[in-house]
Amino acid sequence: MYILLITNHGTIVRSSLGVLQVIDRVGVDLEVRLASKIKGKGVFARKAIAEDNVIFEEPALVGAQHTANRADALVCSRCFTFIGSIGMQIAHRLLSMRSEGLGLHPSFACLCSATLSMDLSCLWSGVAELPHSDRYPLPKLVTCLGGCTDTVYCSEECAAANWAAHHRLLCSGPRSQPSRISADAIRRFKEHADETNDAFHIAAQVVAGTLLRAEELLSNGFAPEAAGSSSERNWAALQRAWRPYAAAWKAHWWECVAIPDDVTDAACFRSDLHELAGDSLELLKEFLYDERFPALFHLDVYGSIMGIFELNNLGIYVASPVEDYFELCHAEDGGLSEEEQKLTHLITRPLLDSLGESYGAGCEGSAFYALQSCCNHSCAPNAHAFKRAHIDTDGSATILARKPIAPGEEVCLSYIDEDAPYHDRRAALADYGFTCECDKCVSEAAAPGKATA
Ligand SMILES: C[S@@+](CC[C@H](N)C(=O)[O-])C[C@H]1O[C@@H](n2cnc3c(N)ncnc32)[C@H](O)[C@@H]1O
Repeated sequence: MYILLITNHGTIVRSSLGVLQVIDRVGVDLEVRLASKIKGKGVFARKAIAEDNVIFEEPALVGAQHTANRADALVCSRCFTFIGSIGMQIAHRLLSMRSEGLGLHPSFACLCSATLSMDLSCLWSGVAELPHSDRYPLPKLVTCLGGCTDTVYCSEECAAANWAAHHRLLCSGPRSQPSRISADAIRRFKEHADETNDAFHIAAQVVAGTLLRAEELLSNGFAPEAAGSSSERNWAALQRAWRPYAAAWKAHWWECVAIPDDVTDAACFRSDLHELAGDSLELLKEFLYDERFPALFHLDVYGSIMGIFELNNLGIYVASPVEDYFELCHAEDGGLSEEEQKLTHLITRPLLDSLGESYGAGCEGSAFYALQSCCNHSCAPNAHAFKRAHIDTDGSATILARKPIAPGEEVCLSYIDEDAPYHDRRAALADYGFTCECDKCVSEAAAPGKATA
């Protein structure tokens, strides 16, 4: 097994621990341990799990909604639950369209003049309530403790947890930063991430979170025996704070990104990514650099954090309640009587026309899940990430058994279309940087007729 160690000087070394070793027990049902020398660690069942049962559910350790998706879905910045009300969600989307210069459908303008109260600000604030929207209650919007408008929450608890985990170092709000200079520096970092690669937002959460945990350890008197001087104590605290990510390291981002088909000069492409990560890190250091922990701000470490997302991340998807709402109002078997539907359509049809085809767009983003990222791939997986309708309404990962799993069996997901022919699967997994060693691939490779299928 390889783990990431950051040396005192900020360089990365790989430590090969070639022993079978239980790394972690996850509750009573699962453990994370070495699967094989080639695959590295994996997740194993410790007791039988029946088909369709939940194997585990876990919230994201760090994560962010995609920049382009923010206009579509107003969600909690910590758990990605839709917030506010159906009216607020629709107004948010239409206001974003308006700010992008997209006109609203003419029927919406007619509706506004016919029912004076139905303008976007009334929809947003709840002064105008949409018919039957009370069937889809959403948690009230809670604002950021630092007063920024970049993050919103579904509860005081989520606001406080995000604040404590990393946001208090990344917030540009008036109540959070000691000076305008650092608030402006935060905004510059965020704009750069929005324009280039929104995974930089998540990388910043990892750096800020690690820094805060290291700081907390030091202020609680963390002092390992071997650490005599203050710089040794800082170093030990940083290593401890880095633990959640220590086993996830695979490669630098610029080395592991799959080369797009239209790129002819791979070396130049990789060097551009290296430079881009360097620019992002310089912007981050402007407001976050802490001289007690220089290794945390080394480009190799920043590149390895981005590499974690490239190879381990799971896309966040949360279905939109707005889709359900329009389904109720407009589907033939939506549940409303004919008369109710007629009256409802007077209001909802113009909204639907203005929203356009993607009226029910879900929340999309990227996240890092500590346990899910330990699950290996199999082309005959016994588990899958699955969102149960109306049950899984936030950005947590839910992993279900696709077949009965025996005690001691490894829990494997498929990263690709596992039904594709052997060579297509091989090519798809090359983008993930490995050659599959699952039983199905091993047996198909050994049967030449099949492998050429
Ligand atoms: C999301 S991580 C899974 C955890 C990983 N085994 C570890 O030790 O951190 C994905 C990586 O695990 C390895 N891996 C996963 N499934 C594999 C498979 N079927 N065959 C070979 N290697 C695999 C590859 O190195 C891949 O990049």
